[in-house]
Amino acid sequence: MTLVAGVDSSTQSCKVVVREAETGRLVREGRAAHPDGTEVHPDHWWTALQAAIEQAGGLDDVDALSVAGQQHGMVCLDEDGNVVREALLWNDTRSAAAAADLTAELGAEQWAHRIGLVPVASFTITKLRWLAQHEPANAKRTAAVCLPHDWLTWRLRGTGHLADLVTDRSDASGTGYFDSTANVYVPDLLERGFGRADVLLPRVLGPAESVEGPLRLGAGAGDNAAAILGVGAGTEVLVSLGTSGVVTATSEVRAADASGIVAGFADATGRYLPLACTLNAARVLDATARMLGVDLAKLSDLALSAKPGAEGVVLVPYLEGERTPNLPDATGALHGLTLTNATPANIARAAVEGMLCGLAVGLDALAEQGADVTGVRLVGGAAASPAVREIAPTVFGVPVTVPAPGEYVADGAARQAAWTLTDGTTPPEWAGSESSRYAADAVPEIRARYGEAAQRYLSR
Ligand SMILES: Nc1ncnc2c1ncn2[C@@H]1O[C@H](COP(=O)(O)OP(=O)(O)O)[C@@H](O)[C@H]1O
Ligand SMILES: O=C(CO)[C@@H](O)[C@H](O)COP(=O)(O)O
Repeated sequence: MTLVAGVDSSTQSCKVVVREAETGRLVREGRAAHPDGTEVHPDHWWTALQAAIEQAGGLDDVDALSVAGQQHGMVCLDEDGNVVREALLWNDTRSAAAAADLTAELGAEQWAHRIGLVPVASFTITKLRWLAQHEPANAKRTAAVCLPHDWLTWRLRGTGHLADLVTDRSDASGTGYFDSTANVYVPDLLERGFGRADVLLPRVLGPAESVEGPLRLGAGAGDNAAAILGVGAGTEVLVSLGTSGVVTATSEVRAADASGIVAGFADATGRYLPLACTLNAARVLDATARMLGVDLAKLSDLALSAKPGAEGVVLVPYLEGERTPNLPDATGALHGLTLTNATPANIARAAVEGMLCGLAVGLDALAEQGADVTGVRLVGGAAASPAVREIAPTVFGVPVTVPAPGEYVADGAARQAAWTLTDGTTPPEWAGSESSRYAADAVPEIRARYGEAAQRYLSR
């Protein structure tokens, strides 16, 4: 029996799955937590990876491994391979002014046309501009720039040579200096962002390419590209409710949305991954549960005990600022409270509805880009919530399918690792998991009231 491993080094934790290469059967798994915060030393990811591997029974009998990870995080290395400073993560908004400047310099149309992205604080290029402006000594020491999944693959490889850094097209496409139609870095954009283009960037491997280390290492992927591979969604729309809220689907064409709502990323198979992302998803529910003094199961019960629309209570959930819409300094707000509707049940329901309404905007934008939004698949930590599953169709207006609980990002990485062991042009076919289907009539008033409340914020 040949075994492969997949890693999901995500915002909140590291998960490892070990699967049978031919069938995809789950053999064992492990996980470990990451520290909180939007600026994290990569050593913490390494420690968590080691703990998760150990919990998953080690890698001695594993033939190939791929790492998927949170996208966009800026990892700077000096010429000896030392980390220059803590990595700035995708949800760190300090580079918002740099993003606005970069967008103004070229114009949103030009950015969308050239690389499919309009800069927001999440993207690596804006973090590099911030570093050059605010920490020039660190910028000067930087000899190589890579992403979280690249760095972990490099550490696993263990040579310590910067020239051995590798990445994949899906994660490179989220940097802001990679053209996923020509599959090349764009030095003039890197220079525009960082003030210099003489930093080493990871070599971009093809979807089934690998490098040798203590075991065969696949190219890896951004977590969203890996999730699509893991869940086997094909062109069906995927909604992921982790730390980030994501709406995405595989496409044959790269998106070029000058409004910036849909980012024109690449996928992990040679195609494209139009994607809308919010900064506020599962942790909106975590925060609401804390505020109400209940656990997540009780929060779900409370939400389901309230009527659709929460009797007029609306949560605009910009608790971490927001990326879609681009409001990095925003905060959250509860609207519509009265003496009669101010109940824990309505607040719980407003939290679920508000989080989902933020993503419904992304669904509309993806439909405008040509995606077939006749149903969605729901994954990520908050997809475990019964309230989320049942309320989602009322907000999205389409049926929702929830695959059995699992680590789909790590599974996608494992499937890529299995692919590196074949000479196939497509990843190996693995049996899909059982799914539950949730259907309900759309309740348009939920989105209408949310739209009014969000608009009140925007017009302030
Ligand atoms: N039953 C549940 N109801 C609501 N949220 C949940 C539930 N189980 C887990 N979560 C949330 O999911 C999040 C973790 O999801 P995950 O997809 O692993 O995130 P990430 O990939 O960003 O690290 C946490 O915020 C956690 O509280
Ligand atoms: O920034 C994006 C996508 O553009 C996020 O989706 C990150 O990739 C983090 O993912 P999670 O840790 O929330 O899964």
